[in-house]
Order: sequence, then structure tokens, then C-alpha cells
Amino acid sequence: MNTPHAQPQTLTLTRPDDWHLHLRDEAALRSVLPYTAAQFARAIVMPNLRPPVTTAAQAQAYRERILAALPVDANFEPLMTLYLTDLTPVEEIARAKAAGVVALKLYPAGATTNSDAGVTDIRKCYKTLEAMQRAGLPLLVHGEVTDPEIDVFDREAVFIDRVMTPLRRDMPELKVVFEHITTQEAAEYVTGADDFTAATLTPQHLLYNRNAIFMGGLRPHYYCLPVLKREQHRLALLKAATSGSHKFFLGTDSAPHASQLKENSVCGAGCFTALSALELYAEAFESVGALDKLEAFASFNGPDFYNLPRNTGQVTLLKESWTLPSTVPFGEAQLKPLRGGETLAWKLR
Ligand SMILES: NC(=O)N[C@@H](CC(=O)O)C(=O)O
Ligand SMILES: [Zn+2]
Ligand SMILES: [Zn+2]
Repeated sequence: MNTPHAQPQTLTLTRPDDWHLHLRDEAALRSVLPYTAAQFARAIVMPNLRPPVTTAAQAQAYRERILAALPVDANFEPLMTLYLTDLTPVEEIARAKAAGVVALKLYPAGATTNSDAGVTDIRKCYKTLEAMQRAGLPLLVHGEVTDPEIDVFDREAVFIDRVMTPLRRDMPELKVVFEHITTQEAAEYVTGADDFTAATLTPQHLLYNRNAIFMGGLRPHYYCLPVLKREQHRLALLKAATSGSHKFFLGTDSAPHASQLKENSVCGAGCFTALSALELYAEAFESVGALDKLEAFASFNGPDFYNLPRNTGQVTLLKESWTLPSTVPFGEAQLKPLRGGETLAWKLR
């Protein structure tokens, strides 16, 4: 049958990167790293270990542990970050730059998983942020306020007014990535900002709204931070991701937590998507007929923002349904991927 506007059945992209990833450490690291190495050429590795990665020396040691955990045939480069604290010394910035660290991460204290050592007031970090601005080292931001008076669903929008806007005014040439944005407000803020501001988008925030957390019962594997929002926000994120704007790029925020800690009276925040990340993004882009925008989002906009070379080589996605495993090993424990046990429409060859 002649279907002139049929969507493609295969999709070949320049090898993509993941600009926001949690790999954890030790046995957990060895369990999850192969999935990312099979999908991506590089990934920005988040520093929220216990204890956090706060120094260039710790980042180098963590990088060595990641390289040692790679499958022998893997062709993958971890890009390291430091965890910013109230006490990060200005001198650490030069050491970080010399060690090949690509960014520092701002966790407002108490905002998310392993953020208790995070920043209590960003003004305490201004000397260090000025050094980053001079060194061209980006700041990656978990953009939620922690004020208990603020409704959980409003914490990202309030962060823009209370933290992002003053920060951009005071530090105009600091490169800032608004990580894992979840709201129309954040999408519009980044769209309207200058080229020093960019954002990452996760597959779950492009595919689901907050109903997914409550569908037929409480579903802990759909709980991450910032939490999924209303449909209006999901649509705004999808519009931003597929707009062709170079400010938006792929960052899975794949954040593995053992299933017994997700299916618990207090459920840890994080969705594990590393095993099917590209497939999930392809599904999201296809849903609005924008598969032609996926390559720039996944493979060009991130390296361009970080002033890193784009990858050479390609990956191919096939329109072929397959069932995602419902659990995979996670050290001695188990891990449940987002959509585990369900069918996906695209498959990475
Ligand atoms: N996104 C999450 O819900 N969790 C992340 C932390 C983070 O990125 O905020 C984690 O480390 O588990
Ligand atoms: Zn975060
Ligand atoms: Zn994260």
C-alpha cells in the first residue's frame, strides 16, 4: 500500500551520548554500566555517590573504577563531574579542569537522592562559580527548591524565580544546564534564555504524565525527581525536545535503585532507563512525527554545548517490537527497568 507519509521503519543516527547518568559504584556499577556502554559513546556521570565525589582526585579514582568495570569490547568514555558543596574551594576548579572533569553539579541540599551534602545557599558558592565561569566549566543544576512550604509539583517553577533568574543575572557567562526539566515553565525559560543556558530531557518526562504514578495503584518505578507533572507540561517538553532548538539535549537521568528499595514504605526517587533509553526516546519523538529531530537531540546538541567533538560512527534503530525484561540483576539485588515486562516498538540493532 502506498502510504506517502508513513514513518520510517529504520532510523540511523550518529552515535549518541547520555548527558545525565547515574552509574553508582562497585557491584551496582558493574551491573548497569554495560547497558549504557551498548547505547552511548559517552555519558556524563553524576557525582551523587555516598560519600559524594567532591574533589578532582575522587573523580579521577571514580573514572578508573568505571573504566575497570567496562566490558572488554566496549567503546565508551565516562565524562566526570564534581558535586558542588558550600565548601568547594575555588582552587578545586583548576584541579578539576586539569583532571578533565567536564562540569560541577548543584544539588540543593535535601532536594533528591544523596543530596544531603548539597548546597544550602547558592550565594555561598559564588567565588567558586566565578572560577567556573572563567574556566568555562558548566554548572549542572537539579532545579528544585527544597522549601517545605512549596508544593512538590511547584518546586521546579519556583526554583526558576528564586535561584535560576538571579544566578543568570549574577553569572551571565557561566554555562548552566537545567537538568531533567519537567515543566512548561522550565521549557519556556530555557527556550528564551541565551546560549549559556541549556537543558536535558529524560525519556520518562517525554512519555508520561503524573497519572502514570497512580494508574491502578501506586507505581514506584514511575517515581523520580523532579516528579512527573501534568499532561500540559509533558506536551511542552515534547515540543521543546522536537523543536530543533540546539538548547535541548538527551540526558536519561537513568537512576537505578534496587527494587526492594523502590517497593518499600519509603520509595527512593529514580527511574532506570539505561537498558532501553534510545528506544524510549524514539517512541516519544515518533509520537509527534518528529523522528527527524532525534539525531540532533541525541548526538549533536550535547557535544556542541560542551565544546566536545561530535561522535563518529552510527547506530541503527529498527521498528521491531520486543519485550523489555521485567527485572535485571543489580549486584546481589534486582532492578526493575521502567516499562519492564512490556513491549517496546523500537529496538537498537
Ligand atoms: N532523578 C532521581 O529521581 N534520582 C536521582 C537523583 C537526581 O537526578 O535527582 C538518583 O540519583 O537516584
Ligand atoms: Zn536531579
Ligand atoms: Zn539525575
